[in-house]
Amino acid sequence: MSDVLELVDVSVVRDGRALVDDVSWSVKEGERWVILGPNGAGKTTLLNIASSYLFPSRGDATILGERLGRVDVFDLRPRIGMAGIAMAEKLPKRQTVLETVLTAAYGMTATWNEDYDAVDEDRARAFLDRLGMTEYLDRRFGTLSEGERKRTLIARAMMTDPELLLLDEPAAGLDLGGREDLVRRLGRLARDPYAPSMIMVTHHVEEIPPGFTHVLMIRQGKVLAAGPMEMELSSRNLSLCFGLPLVVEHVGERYTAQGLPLS
Ligand SMILES: Nc1ncnc2c1ncn2[C@@H]1O[C@H](COP(=O)(O)OP(=O)(O)OP(=O)(O)O)[C@@H](O)[C@H]1O
Repeated sequence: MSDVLELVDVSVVRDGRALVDDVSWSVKEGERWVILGPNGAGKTTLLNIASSYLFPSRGDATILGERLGRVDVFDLRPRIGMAGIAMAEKLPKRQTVLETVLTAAYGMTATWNEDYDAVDEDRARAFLDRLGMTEYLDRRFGTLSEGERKRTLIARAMMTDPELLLLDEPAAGLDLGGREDLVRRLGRLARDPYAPSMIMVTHHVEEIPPGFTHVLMIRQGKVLAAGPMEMELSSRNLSLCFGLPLVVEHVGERYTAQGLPLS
């Protein structure tokens, strides 16, 4: 299996502080990783490196076989799908849901007065359908609820047929039903052998979709644990990661965590 992402001794330093500190991590083809860690741990910074939008201050980052600094990122970026708040902010609010997804195929955020290929439109409709958005095709992106917006962004990220899919807190801000709906859909995607390799950032073990295979835990920019989910997602590691005693339970295909009561 080839490496989709390989970080070797990577640090990101800003104002003399290491936001990501000497991180070595590799993601192989077909793996589905979750990045877990408290606020400010460096999760989004890692994802920004993986999406080729941020270059390390030190160390080497290789994405889809291409070393950052030696590759034209404009060739690399279409091979990576990114769904997160940063992307949502770039998209025009007046654009319809279908246009929002369709423009991804043309490397654009805004619509253009051109006829889109019927093939692309069919693909956009199919991705939106898989994410339960068929009824919203003509709705303006700016009028969507948080959950609907997140599902649209995932469909958009899939549109370029990426080899690597990055999801930044896809379930943040969703109500229980919205979260469970999204987790089930991501679980189905994670189990699809034709789906891209995936990396998802989250704060909550309850948001880990079934089918995700590996976990990276990060605290204060440093890797605390990285490896297969069933080995590394332990009460001990999670307690160290979040800085208080936590108990993790594996229930069916999902995880839950809770703090021990104060004595
Ligand atoms: N450009 C920057 N200059 C200085 N500090 C920064 C910069 N970008 C991020 N940081 C800091 O780096 C740290 C890591 O940020 P990052 O967004 O990667 O954390 P995170 O784990 O994604 O956090 P959260 O869970 O709150 O989203 C934070 O303390 C943040 O304030």
